[in-house]
Amino acid sequence: ALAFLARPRAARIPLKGRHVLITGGSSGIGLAMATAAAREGARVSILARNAARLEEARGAIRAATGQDVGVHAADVRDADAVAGALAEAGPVDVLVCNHGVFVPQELEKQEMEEVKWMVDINLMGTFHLVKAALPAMKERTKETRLPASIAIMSSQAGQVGVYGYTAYSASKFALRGLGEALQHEVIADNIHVSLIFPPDTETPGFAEENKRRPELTNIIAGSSGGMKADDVARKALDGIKSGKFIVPCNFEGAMLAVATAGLSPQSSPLTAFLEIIGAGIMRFAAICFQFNWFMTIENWYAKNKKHA
Ligand SMILES: NC(=O)C1=CN([C@@H]2O[C@H](COP(=O)(O)OP(=O)(O)OC[C@H]3O[C@@H](n4cnc5c(N)ncnc54)[C@H](OP(=O)(O)O)[C@@H]3O)[C@@H](O)[C@H]2O)C=CC1
Ligand SMILES: CCCCCCCCCCCCCCCC(=O)[C@@H](N)CO
Repeated sequence: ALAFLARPRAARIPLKGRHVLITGGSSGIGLAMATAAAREGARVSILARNAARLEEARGAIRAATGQDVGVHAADVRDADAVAGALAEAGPVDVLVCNHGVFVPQELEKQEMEEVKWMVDINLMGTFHLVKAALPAMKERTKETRLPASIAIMSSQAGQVGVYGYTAYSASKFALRGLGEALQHEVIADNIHVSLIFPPDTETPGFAEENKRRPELTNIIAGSSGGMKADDVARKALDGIKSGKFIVPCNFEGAMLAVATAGLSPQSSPLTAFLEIIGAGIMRFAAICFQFNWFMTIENWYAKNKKHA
């Protein structure tokens, strides 16, 4: 029955010879995805703000793969700049909205300016990209008759709220709403949406984040095992190629995907089956995890009051 019901229908989205545009492609997960996609024979374009870092990334990708990538300097907060960069890059087959910023802090202490900055880049930036890329993408799927993809980089903090991440989690949860609604709107054009949910990943951005991370954020995020950027990139690209809507990256991520399946699209009958069977068990696991987190928070506050 699930083989009949699962929607949208499973798709194979090839990368070889196709145009893959990756935002935040000059660093961390984006750079790892750009390198892996170039190695698979895709025509790769990367977009970020800093032109010098883009050139550096282009050199690193050329050294690793022998392939040249297109570079586009733009701030995703600037809709006109994004539209200009996409016009320059040409029609896209696989759009990877991976750019992102993250500064963890308790909301009470965090400046509203910093909250808005995260929402503007992580959420509004993705709107600008999709709006700019979609018309040419649709034309292109008509021409090539091949399925296309819009991939969005969320985070496990976009599946569960985490201490210190009010702004960041909000921006990443929001991408799921965008993605679910967008999938309805673009399926008629054979475009598949993928949401990627990595755990803590070793990247330059993560090294910066760690300088300011509250201890409780560290402890709770540590419930999910850390990963290397190359391994996240591999999971992300495999998920995109098989047209998966939800793309978990590690074992805890697979559990989170079942626990938070909700009403998301599911093209795999097997995964749908696991979600149905796992729902009750994973809800129980989730309650155990929350018990643990709340105990940790309680103890931490008790201890720190004593020292105050
Ligand atoms: N590392 C981690 O632990 C995890 C990361 N993620 C997500 O993965 C994505 C990549 O993270 P990671 O590789 O660690 O990040 P990095 O900080 O290493 O790289 C971020 C990239 O995004 C670009 N970028 C940032 N702001 C803008 C902007 N306004 N306009 C255009 N480009 C921008 C940066 O270039 P420039 O500054 O030059 O613009 C850079 O290329 C993010 O969305 C992040 O939220 C999810 C889970 C865990
Ligand atoms: C039901 C079963 C539950 C399974 C375990 C749940 C574990 C949840 C851990 C949440 C980790 C959040 C990391 C965010 C990383 C990130 O995005 C930042 N590094 C910024 O980039």
